[in-house]
Amino acid sequence: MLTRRNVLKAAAAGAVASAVGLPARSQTPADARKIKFSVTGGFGRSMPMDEFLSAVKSLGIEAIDLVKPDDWKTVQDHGLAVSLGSGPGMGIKNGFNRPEYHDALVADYEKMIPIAADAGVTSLICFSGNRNGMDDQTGLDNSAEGLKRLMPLCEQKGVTLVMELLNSKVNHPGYMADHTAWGAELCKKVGSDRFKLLHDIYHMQIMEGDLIRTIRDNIDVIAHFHVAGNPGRHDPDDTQEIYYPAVMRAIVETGYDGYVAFEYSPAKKNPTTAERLESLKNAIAVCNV
Ligand SMILES: O=C(O)C(=O)CO
Repeated sequence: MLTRRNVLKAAAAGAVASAVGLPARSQTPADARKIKFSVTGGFGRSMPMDEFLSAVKSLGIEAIDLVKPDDWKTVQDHGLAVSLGSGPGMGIKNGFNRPEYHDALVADYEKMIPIAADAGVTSLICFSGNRNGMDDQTGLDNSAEGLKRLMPLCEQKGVTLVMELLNSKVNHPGYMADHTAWGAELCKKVGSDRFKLLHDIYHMQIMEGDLIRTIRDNIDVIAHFHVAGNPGRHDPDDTQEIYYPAVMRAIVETGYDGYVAFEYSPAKKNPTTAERLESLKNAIAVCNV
């Protein structure tokens, strides 16, 4: 429908696209790609939300990642999906590995899962929590026990809880889900397709490397990917050590049909909006295999 809001949105998209030297529609239409790309909401923090959403859509981004419930509708009104909802839980450090948090976590997710389902948001992020002296087997058993309480509701509502694998070496000291094998074992123990892993390629490069083999071996329990360059967590370009085209090809070859979300900050200091979008355009070009 031709409303003032739509006209403004289209104009904003065109203005930003031409600012970064693109036609108003992406040069590679999203539906011609083998990968569905998403970008974290935080990537656009320097620009008004409407402008950000229109601009990334014009680059062929199909979804926004790590979006809180208050913003789900705005994202969807721009014709973008919410690839991963955030909000419930007690943060990265306090997660399912602690039985004393289970009642609060279960109550929080039980409230959010039906809201997500009604909104068409089918994945919600969750975390293991930190070790704080706990051994990995105890954390695994505890996490499985807590997560299993949520699986009947997740299965009924068609919502997947996705636990993020994070590095405990640089960014999140003490975090328990810091290796793919631990997460895969947890998926086995929980025993539901509604509990899977977020394989953050940047974090797992820091912890274990061997990215392609690990992804191939564990693709059945991976529901989501995050992309950033290492070291520095900047653009996934040729200034950093991960050869993203090969990693992306390996992901495509597995038949993976979920989202690959960019979660990085541009290397350029204080980038303008146009530079930010240029960085994202380049990141898509690197990963669009
Ligand atoms: O906080 C981080 O480091 C994350 O990757 C969250 O997605």
